Amino acid sequence: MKNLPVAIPETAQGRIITSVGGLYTVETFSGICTCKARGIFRKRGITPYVGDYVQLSEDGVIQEILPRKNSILRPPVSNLDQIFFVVSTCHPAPNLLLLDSFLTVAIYQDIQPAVVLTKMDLHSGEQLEKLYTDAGIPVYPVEYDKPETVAAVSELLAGKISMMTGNSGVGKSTLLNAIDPSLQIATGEISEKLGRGKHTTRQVQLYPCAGGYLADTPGFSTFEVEQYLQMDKERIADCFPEFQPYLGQCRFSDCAHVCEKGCAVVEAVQAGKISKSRHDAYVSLYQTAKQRKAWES
Ligand SMILES: Nc1nc2c(ncn2[C@@H]2O[C@H](COP(=O)(O)OP(=O)(O)OP(=O)(O)O)[C@@H](O)[C@H]2O)c(=O)[nH]1
Ligand SMILES: [Zn+2]
Repeated sequence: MKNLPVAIPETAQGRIITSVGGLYTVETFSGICTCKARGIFRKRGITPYVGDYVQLSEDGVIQEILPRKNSILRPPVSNLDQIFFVVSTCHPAPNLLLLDSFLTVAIYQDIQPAVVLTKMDLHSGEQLEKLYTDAGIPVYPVEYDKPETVAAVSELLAGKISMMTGNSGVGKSTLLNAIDPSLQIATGEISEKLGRGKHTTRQVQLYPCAGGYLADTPGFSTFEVEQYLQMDKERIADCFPEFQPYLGQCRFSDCAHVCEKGCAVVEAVQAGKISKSRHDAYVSLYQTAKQRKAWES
């Protein structure tokens, strides 16, 4: 990336778009500049994230990190608007429990999730599409012989910071190349191309794509663990959009919606109004959060 020698006004604010080895590329209204963070940040254990809005001093030092809308740990990115979970109908087969966990983490973090279905030509995606549409999660089936299905995803990127994640081989590179051919990501090699090769000092970056920015793209496994282990068990049900009509309708006001008598959510599962696999995922996340709390205290 080219660094323009720009004079930064004293009150300049900008957004970090690249981070490597303690150096940050910040996009401001007057251009792009390379910045360091104040020494005090390190002492206080504060790490600026890619995606952060920051206040710069005249000599291009990051003085302050403006409040974050959200942040994820791996990759360290903040202020994400949306996450696309790319799921292939087959090869590899979807892991719904994992997908549900990630969807929940995203909503918990106030990041709009969407499911992108690939390999629709090899296996029907109808059931998956219905499952998640019914759950209140936007679903975008991509079929390469129907360019409008690629355009539907591409249009969502404009003006937003997005992340695209999914297991190895689901077709992330293929989709990104279809959205923006100039990316020229070799299929099967997205990891290297997007800066997560074998280097020890990892570069995290926002890539311009379709009028927005795309954050570094990890596989599912890196988006995992620490995120959902931190969830407060009482707030998990709020992250299942399809539970919302039933919350507050249970017999007991402290209902955990796991297996209690008079639970409106469990009744909706039994009546086929909420999918069993989604509720199973909820129970699993709830139990994990509960065990963590018991272990901590
Ligand atoms: N039939 C079919 N094959 C697809 C589709 N999308 C991707 N593929 C193929 O699936 C393989 C993996 O696709 P990639 O785009 O490299 O997958 P990826 O998610 O980027 O994989 P990683 O880089 O390992 O994370 C490639 O051989 C693609 O050609 C699709 O919609 N239909
Ligand atoms: Zn309940």
